[in-house]
Amino acid sequence: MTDIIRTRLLTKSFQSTEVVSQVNMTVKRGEIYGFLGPNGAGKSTLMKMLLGLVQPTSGEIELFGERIQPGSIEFLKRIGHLIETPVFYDKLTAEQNLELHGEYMGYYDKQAVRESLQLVQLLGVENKPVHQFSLGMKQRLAIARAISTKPELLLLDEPINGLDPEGIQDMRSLFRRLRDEWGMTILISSHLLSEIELVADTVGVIHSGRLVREVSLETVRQSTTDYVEIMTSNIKQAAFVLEEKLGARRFRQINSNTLRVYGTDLSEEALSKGLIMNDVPILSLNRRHHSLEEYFFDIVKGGGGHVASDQAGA
Ligand SMILES: Nc1ncnc2c1ncn2[C@@H]1O[C@H](COP(=O)(O)OP(=O)(O)OP(=O)(O)O)[C@@H](O)[C@H]1O
Repeated sequence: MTDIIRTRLLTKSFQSTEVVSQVNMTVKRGEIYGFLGPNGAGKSTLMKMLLGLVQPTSGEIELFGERIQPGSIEFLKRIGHLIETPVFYDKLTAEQNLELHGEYMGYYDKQAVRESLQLVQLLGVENKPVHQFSLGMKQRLAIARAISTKPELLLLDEPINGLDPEGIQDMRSLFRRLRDEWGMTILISSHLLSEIELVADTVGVIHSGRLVREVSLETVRQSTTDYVEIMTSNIKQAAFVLEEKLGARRFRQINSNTLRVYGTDLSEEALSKGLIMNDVPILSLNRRHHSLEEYFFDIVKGGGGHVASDQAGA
């Protein structure tokens, strides 16, 4: 598979503070890449560098297999984007806004405009002036504008902001359709894992300007295994019994009274029976799943960072 985006040691400093540090990012053709990181991690700055809106301090950017030189703009025609709050001509209709954008981009196709409006479910209100649109409708219109020139690459900075739960679901299926039916490559940034995990093929985690992990979600799913968590007032005895009597080879002490046992074939019943019979007092014993959230949290924990989890599950 060809790489659509490759950065090499990409770095940006503002007033001698590095906000993007030596990033080597690879986005493959036809994938949805989730760019995950807390507020201020450097996501927008990196995306702006890809678009030539911010000049890198050092490092290289390759788009569509070609190295981007300062001042080159030809590649912009192949990219649709939604970065920062979208701005429209408020007195013009939704359709007119998209048509103007097409003319500006040198891609005028009325059919593509209508198709884009339909994909974001704004067909029906296309003749309304944009000042009558709600925040969520403007967000949809911004996405329609970004795809109306049928770009090969779509850059979306926190695209789900301002949408209600139904709107979020619609956008997820839209992103999948754009990938599967239009062959688009999509880079979506978010500070919420829950927004990314349902659509992304690959996740890049950025923390304090550094890309700390780039991994396919399939690989993560395979490595996030079940475990049994045991709370006991005699952890030493529990560890001894697990290893010597019950044959558990992989376990980890979490704190002074909690152990996690990984990759065991023993059922909860068999474990608790074996421990009790060997004089281990059990406070609780439960099978748990090592979630994606824990996996990503563990990655950034070392740097003291935090990838937010969306408790509401939007
Ligand atoms: N033009 C600028 N001048 C100075 N500092 C800047 C500038 N643009 C961004 N920064 C700083 O760079 C850091 C990274 O900001 P950036 O907007 O890229 O982060 P982000 O991951 O997109 O976060 P958010 O989701 O909050 O936008 C922040 O500390 C920000 O204050």
